Amino acid sequence: MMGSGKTTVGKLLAEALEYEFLDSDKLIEDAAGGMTVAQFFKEQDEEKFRNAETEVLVKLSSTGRSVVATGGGIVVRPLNWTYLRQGLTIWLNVPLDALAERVVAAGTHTRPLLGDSQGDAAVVKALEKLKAIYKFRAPSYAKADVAVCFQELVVRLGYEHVRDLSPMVIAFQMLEEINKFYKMKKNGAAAA
Ligand SMILES: Nc1ncnc2c1ncn2[C@@H]1O[C@H](COP(=O)(O)OP(=O)(O)O)[C@@H](O)[C@H]1O
Ligand SMILES: O=C(O)C1=C[C@@H](OP(=O)(O)O)[C@@H](O)[C@H](O)C1
Ligand SMILES: [Mg+2]
Repeated sequence: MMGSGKTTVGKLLAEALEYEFLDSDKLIEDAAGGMTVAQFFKEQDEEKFRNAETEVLVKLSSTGRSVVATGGGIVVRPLNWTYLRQGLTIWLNVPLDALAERVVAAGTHTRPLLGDSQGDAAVVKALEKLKAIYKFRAPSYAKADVAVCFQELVVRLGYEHVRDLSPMVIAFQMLEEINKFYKMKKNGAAAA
């Protein structure tokens, strides 16, 4: 989902892996002459944005040794999964109330699907929109190879709240999950 930390944590993960960091939103903005995602939605429309997103994803899917932060909506188009499957897909499963706080703090104008919620009720408004979006997308996010569930991490690591899970802690957990995934894959292949 938007605000889950893909761009922020992706950079840290790339550093840890000594991989390149690529962000599909940034590549779309560059290809559109520096137009922001919000301007893109306004001046063109979501369908054209999704087409641009697939075009960028096709190119990204053939890069090696890279961490790619995608936009939160990339999971919706079945065609995109053809390209997502070229790599290891990781879902950052963040509780929606934490997402709402983050996107409002970042300014919901940066995420056109949320509209420009401001003022006291901004978090409530953003949460309502995020709930509706998530309800439709949850089955797609569940297709990821690996899920990092923040709620489960809070309990397992003994934190008080999801907001205690810093980007660095999440990057470390992603590394752990990636190692677990490939170990299981290797053992599975050996057993076969
Ligand atoms: N683990 C985290 N803890 C607290 N804030 C975070 C965390 N990860 C990201 N953020 C903040 O949440 C907002 C959205 O992060 P971003 O990386 O842009 O998410 P995405 O690319 O998934 O939309 C940013 O303001 C970022 O600083
Ligand atoms: O969830 C979505 O549909 C979107 C997420 C955004 O990226 P982030 O997930 O990096 O915010 C960006 O691609 C666009 O606003 C659409
Ligand atoms: Mg992002």
